[in-house]
This record gives sequence, C-alpha cells and structure tokens, in this order.
Amino acid sequence: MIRRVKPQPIDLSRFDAAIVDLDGTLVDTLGDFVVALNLMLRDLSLAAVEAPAVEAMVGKGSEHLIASVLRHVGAAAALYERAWDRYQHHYLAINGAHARVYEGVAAGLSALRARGLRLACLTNKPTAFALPLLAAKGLDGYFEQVFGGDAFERKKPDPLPLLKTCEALGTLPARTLMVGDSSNDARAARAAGCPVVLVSYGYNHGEPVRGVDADGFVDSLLELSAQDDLPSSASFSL
Ligand SMILES: O=C(O)COP(=O)(O)O
Ligand SMILES: [Mg+2]
Repeated sequence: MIRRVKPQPIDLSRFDAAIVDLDGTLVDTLGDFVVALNLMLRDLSLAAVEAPAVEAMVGKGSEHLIASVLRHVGAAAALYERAWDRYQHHYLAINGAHARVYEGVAAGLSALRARGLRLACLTNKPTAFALPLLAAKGLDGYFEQVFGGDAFERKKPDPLPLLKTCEALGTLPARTLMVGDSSNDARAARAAGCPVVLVSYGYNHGEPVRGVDADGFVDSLLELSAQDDLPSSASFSL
C-alpha cells in the first residue's frame, strides 16, 4: 500500500537547531571529486573514472571513496596509501573550483537563522577540505560549528557525530533537525533521535532519495524555511 503523506509545512518552532550536511546538500561538489580523483588516478597510471560512477560512491568519506575508486578501476588495494596522499594534494589544490552552491541555500540558511535556529555543518568530508570550501563559497558565516568526517571516532551513518554535534550546540537531539541528502544522513539521524528532512537534489549513493526513511523531503533549503505556500512536491510527516 502506498502511504500518502499530506503535504504540510514543517513546524520549525519545534527545533532549536539544525545540523546540515555539506556535499549534495549545500554544495554540488561532484565536479571537484571527479577532477581530484582523475588527477590522482593519472599520477598512479590508472584509468579515469566517470562522474556517474563517482556520484554513487560519494557520501561515506574520502577513505571509502578512494578505496571504492581503486576497486572500480581494478587497481590493487595496496595502492591506497599513495592514492590517499595524491588525492589529498589534488583535492586541496582544486577545492571548490568545480563545485557550485545549490539554489536556495544561502537564502534558506539565512531564513533558518532568522527563525532562531542555531546551525552546525556536519559532513563526512575531512574537516581540512570542508572549512576552506565553506569559506570559498561564502557559507562559513552561517554555522556555529563545522565538523568533518575525521572530527569524531565514527562517521555518519553512525549516530555519534550527530550526538556530538548536539552536545557542542547544547541542544537536545529531539529538538535538532538533521538536513541531508542521503540515507547515510537519515540513518544517523534516526539512530541519534534527530528528526530528519532530505533534499531531493543530492547524491544518495546513486539511489532515488524519496525511497529513504525520512520525516520529509524538500526541493531546496529555502522551501524548508518557508512555512507558508509550500509547493505541492514538499511533504512532511513531522
Ligand atoms: O563523503 C563525503 O566526502 C561527503 O560527505 P557528506 O555528504 O557527509 O558531506
Ligand atoms: Mg551528503
């Protein structure tokens, strides 16, 4: 049976804070990933990868991405250390050059702040990649806290990073909304006890995002922050 959720505005007054994912939610970084990975592969004399294959591998951190790409091109896992070194070098050099902020992000973050929500950015990307990217895209000023995939012992979909981010914000998980683009974000949020809304335009490991167990879906962050006059595609069960 198809369960139809009557579209209704999310009640943002239920929340004190929002934790926002980076890749696939704030910034479309697929171009950066593809360019840095192909420079890495070239240094290792390996075949190049195409964007659709990379898109399905993004979201579980750089270690997972590099190991997946090496497997994808049929390279030996023993090349991992050298690959990681070359990847880091190239990614830091091009960080943000082939990436763009999604529509509605700046306005949506401003609106969430104006509604009194405190904001943290929580990504599986290394912190050393995340901080300069947010700054280069003019998004750093919105967030009180920024945590990368190396900030805690475990990454999303483990709940630990969300629980630690709530702790840093001083907010209760039940009053902290997770905003992401993938099942990784949703699983971490569910396990942490944070309500979760997913954007419809991200990566979600190459799978349709609306099949993920989440409390709602939006087509932009601006849509999330707009309580009135929601387009019909927005649906929430919160
Ligand atoms: O795996 C990554 O590097 C990106 O992860 P994110 O979607 O958590 O920002
Ligand atoms: Mg993401």
